[in-house]
Amino acid sequence: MEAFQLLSRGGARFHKQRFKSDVQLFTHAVTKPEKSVNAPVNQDSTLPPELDFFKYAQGGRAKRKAGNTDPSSSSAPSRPDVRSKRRKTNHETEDFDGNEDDGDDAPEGDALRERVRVTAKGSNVPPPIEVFDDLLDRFKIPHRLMSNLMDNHYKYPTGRRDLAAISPTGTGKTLSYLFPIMSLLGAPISSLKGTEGSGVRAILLAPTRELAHQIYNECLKLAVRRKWRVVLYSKATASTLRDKNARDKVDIVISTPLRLVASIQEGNLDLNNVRHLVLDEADRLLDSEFLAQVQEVISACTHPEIQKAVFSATLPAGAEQLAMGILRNPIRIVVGLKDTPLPLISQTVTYVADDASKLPSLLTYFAQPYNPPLLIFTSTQPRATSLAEELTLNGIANVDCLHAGMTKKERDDAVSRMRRGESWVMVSTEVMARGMDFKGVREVINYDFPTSVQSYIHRIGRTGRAGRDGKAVTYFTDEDAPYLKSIANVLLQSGSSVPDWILKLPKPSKLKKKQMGKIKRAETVNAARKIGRNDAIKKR
Ligand SMILES: Nc1ncnc2c1ncn2[C@@H]1O[C@H](COP(=O)(O)OP(=O)(O)OP(=O)(O)O)[C@@H](O)[C@H]1O
Repeated sequence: MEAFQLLSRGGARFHKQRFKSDVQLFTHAVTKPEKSVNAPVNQDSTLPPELDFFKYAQGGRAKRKAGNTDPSSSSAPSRPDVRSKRRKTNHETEDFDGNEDDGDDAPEGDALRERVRVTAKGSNVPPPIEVFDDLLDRFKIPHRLMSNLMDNHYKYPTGRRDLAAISPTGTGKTLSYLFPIMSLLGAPISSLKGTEGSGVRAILLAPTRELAHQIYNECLKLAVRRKWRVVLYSKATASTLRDKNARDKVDIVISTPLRLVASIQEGNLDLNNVRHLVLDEADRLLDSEFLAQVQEVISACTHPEIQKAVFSATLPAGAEQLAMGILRNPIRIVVGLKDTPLPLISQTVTYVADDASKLPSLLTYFAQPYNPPLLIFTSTQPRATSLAEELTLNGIANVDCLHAGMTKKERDDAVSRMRRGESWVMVSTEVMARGMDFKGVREVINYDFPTSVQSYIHRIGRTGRAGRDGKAVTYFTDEDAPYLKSIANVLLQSGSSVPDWILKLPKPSKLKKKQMGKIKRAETVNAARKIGRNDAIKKR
């Protein structure tokens, strides 16, 4: 999973004379490793085919420089290549002779980035790495953290600069910030005896509770074997952390913005020791609904060495401008093409005339063999509930529903059922569109047309994750037709075919695009249904 590796390398090129002491540190790290890691370090440098996200994109539309048209050049590196890279790395570190590094690595780094379709911008962008061995050579990664990574079968790796990372859905952005943060924190605060100040050292922000919970679970996987104190911020944990003694033992807080802001305003949480701040799903967190809260969190993080990073699969120009205002001298990394889904997801659009015709179309679909689990997106909470009821009443098995109007317990239960594989069909709203990682989702159906191009990209990105294939179907009615062209462009960019007549449609104006999410739809998906709701609920 080279994308992770490319997001991983922090720090700038060294001026070896000026930073002699640092150079010695690195030399030491190479010649005398801290401790050997229990778990096997990745010996097999070949990228597994299922994690080669762009394997289907070899003939795609990504811009490629002349002279690199051989499709095989986008395949995984062969072992001899990696060996020579490793030798070079060792040679470089052995060669700390006081000469200024003239950037020998740059052409090789450029070639690697080009091969895996990553673009990086910013001053002194460090060269990418290919294998975990390189990571061990360059940084003192705590051996327990490395073992935890291996235990979770993360074979391929994912430093310190502000970062804007844009990488398609399902490519492992979570690990690409968790791992470096935990590595840089080094050890739980409880074992650092005051050397790292007191108070929370990392804040990870996500737009939904479900996503915050998922990030928390990922973080716990890396936290085993050490007494890391990772807190999923909630009413209950906020109350516990009113006590400063309890607060000072916390390493990492994962939260939605509002919950955190409430505690900051009450004076029950100080963030002046925060060294790492991540905005996951940054464009969502920087939109008008969250912006003021996020800004309040950022201004509470007053540590001079704070490292900030924004991550998302989409970063429209407005959000990117806001992000760049927040970040200091950032590196900007784009994996693949910005705002473009992975070619692993095969996308189609289906004409359904009007709203009333959608349900019969969906039931026809369910009359054929289908591949559960699948996710269906509707535009509103009542429509999600109503569609789940209709499907149940029509005999579809294991239908579930999740939206923000449900209680916390109901939502948690629905996510758990989905994770356990008990839900075959999950009907949901935008709340599930971003970040949620249910590995096995084979298909996404946009029952209601997405509210924006970004919403489309995130919704369909619930399938085709971690290198798996996926399928996305989008229903459109006459009312949705003016917005079809925007979605068609995304299909085209990511290699799905689009009928000619759609391509000939006029481009919607900016004003029209804004209206995309505002189409009024009936509260229920079957106006004829007056009875039977309770039966449906009972059946579920
Ligand atoms: N190095 C790795 N090797 C194998 N699997 C990985 C690796 N890193 C992450 N994954 C898996 O890939 C899946 C997707 O990861 P993640 O949820 O972080 O994607 P994402 O890029 O944040 O997607 P989204 O944009 O939808 O939030 C997860 O199931 C995760 O466990």
